[in-house]
Amino acid sequence: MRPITTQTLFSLQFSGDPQFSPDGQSIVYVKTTINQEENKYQSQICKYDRKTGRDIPFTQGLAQDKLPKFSQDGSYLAFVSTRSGTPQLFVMLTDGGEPKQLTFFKKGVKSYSWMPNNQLVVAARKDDANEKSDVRVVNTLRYRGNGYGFYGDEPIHLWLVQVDGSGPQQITDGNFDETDPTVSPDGKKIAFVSWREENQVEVTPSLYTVDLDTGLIDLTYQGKGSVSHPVYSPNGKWIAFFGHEHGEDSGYNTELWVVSTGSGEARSLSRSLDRPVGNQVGTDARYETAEVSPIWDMDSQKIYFTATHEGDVYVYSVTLDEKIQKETPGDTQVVTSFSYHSGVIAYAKETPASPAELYLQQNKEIQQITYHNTPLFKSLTVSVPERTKFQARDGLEINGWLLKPPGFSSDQRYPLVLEIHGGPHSSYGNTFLHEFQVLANSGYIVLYTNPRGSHGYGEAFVRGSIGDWGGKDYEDLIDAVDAVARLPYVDRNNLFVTGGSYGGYMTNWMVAHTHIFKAAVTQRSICNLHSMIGTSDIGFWFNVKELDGADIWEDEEFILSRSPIRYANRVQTPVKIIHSEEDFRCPMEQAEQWFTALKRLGVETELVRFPNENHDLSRNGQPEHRVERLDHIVGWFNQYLGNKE
Ligand SMILES: CSCC[C@H](NC=O)C(=O)N[C@@H](CC(C)C)C(=O)N[C@@H](Cc1ccccc1)C(=O)O
Repeated sequence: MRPITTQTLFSLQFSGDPQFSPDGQSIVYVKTTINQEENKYQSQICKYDRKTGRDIPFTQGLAQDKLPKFSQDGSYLAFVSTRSGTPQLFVMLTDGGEPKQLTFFKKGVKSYSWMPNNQLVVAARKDDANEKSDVRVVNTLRYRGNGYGFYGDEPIHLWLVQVDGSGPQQITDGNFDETDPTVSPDGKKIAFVSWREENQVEVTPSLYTVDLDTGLIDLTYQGKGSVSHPVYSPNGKWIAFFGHEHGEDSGYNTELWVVSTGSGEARSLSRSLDRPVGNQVGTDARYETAEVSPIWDMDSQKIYFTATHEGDVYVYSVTLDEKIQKETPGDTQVVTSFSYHSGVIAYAKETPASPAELYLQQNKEIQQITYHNTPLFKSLTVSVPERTKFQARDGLEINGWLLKPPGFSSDQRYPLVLEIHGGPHSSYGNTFLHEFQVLANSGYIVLYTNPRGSHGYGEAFVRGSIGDWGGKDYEDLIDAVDAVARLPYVDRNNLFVTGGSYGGYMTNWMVAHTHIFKAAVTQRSICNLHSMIGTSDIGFWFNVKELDGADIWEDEEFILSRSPIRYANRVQTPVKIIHSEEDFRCPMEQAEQWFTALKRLGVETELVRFPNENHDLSRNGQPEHRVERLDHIVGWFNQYLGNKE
């Protein structure tokens, strides 16, 4: 058996986005691997035949092939591929053969949907007419996004494309993005998500429908918060979508909604679940190629969706009269994507011991159908986490996990690393975490928890950090460390801490408020909530919402009082700062401020700058950079391990 190391990353494989063929007999899915020599990811579409059990590669997989979708008559398979440079729409016969490129948008295709008559509707940004100079003239508040870069002058619109390659024909226009197209069963209407207003300070999109005969656009559902992933019911009477009614705010449960295409009446079907739809569980061992939309049963009475519950993600179903059922049994699972066909669910599932593999569920029987990681994992010392619960000082129950080194013995004492997740509205859970396995395999116990502010424990819990960053969220984490440090096998003189993004904010806050940690690594972090309002792509709305409305003109003092930079002169813990130079979410200036302050104050610190990387370095950065990042984390902790009191 071999330990899991930073280099293990190169051998991980990620499967997802299963799609049934219209006859239900085969399933196509996307498999992503890492090409170490070329330092890049490669995604390939594979096909699993349910009769023979054969699993074969269906596209080359030299670039990134993703979003496979069968035409409604099953004769074509469309997918998006970067094989010509940018993500463009391709189509091929389902019997095989050469794929044909259908779109040539400079900035590529965002999403698409089949129409009944073998046409497709595509959401794509028009080629920028004003790209004459490399000088950028900015007129809008939302002009850049982390991981995307600068949006340019042209918004995203909808286009019709034919399988024979003719088109594209533009069907919506105006100075706003229009995305997520869904086609009515008769092919006459397309519903889509858009924010058709000038105000860009708070964007609360709505659902619109364009009539393809007249070109007229109707407002179908006036959004009051978030609206996304609309899908027509097979009988055309409803559109299901994900949304909430709380403005632009990630600190609420997004729910499954339906709107009647006749009356316009809209209601949430999943409110009683009190859980957010979709997968809110983070990991560094996932390669996301698709977003999961609601899926209708053929009778138009039931909808399938995923939701996050206390660190697990299950498939659920809900009827139009709001009867909710958990469909995938057991616990310790994170369903990342799924497809449904006549009583059968195909789903991609992560567990604490493996990245995602595909499963089929029929009549309550579950069959694993891919084993891409199995040979590798049989030869590795994988540690399986134990679920734990803590009581915070005010009595609130906090969930967590302990990942112990392979070969753990309760007679020994182990150093402990506290890992803090970002968001704050995301979650840790029952998934495979490469960084944590590397630490456990290096001899550390890893403690990870879901303090208040985390998703998956109800809306009251997720709102527990609003207006209180560095308050009770900090106490929850300290209370968890306190409880674990009392265990006889934990070496309380060797406690370490790390986290990314909001987890990096909290790492900075911790070293400024306690001296219990031997060393810290702060990643993609925030130290100044005041300057971030103007420098992050989302700071102008996100920070204001998270601090419960506090803004720079009236509440400067409060904002700075919740910013670690104010307390930098209390820091004694050695801090390594890891940051990506193209991080538009938590901008590089945040790391620079923190580094400069700590250096001036004589604190042991080091700044590691990753060029050509954004906020998502740990999840989808260049593979070699990801390995280097992990080496820096383990190396920093090892350097301070044991030697100083
Ligand atoms: C675009 S709306 C959601 C913003 C999101 N917050 C979720 O609660 C977010 O980006 N938060 C940052 C911190 C903030 C900018 C100060 C963050 O902590 N991100 C985390 C978690 C995350 C991961 C993937 C997608 C969204 C959030 C991180 O980057 O690890």
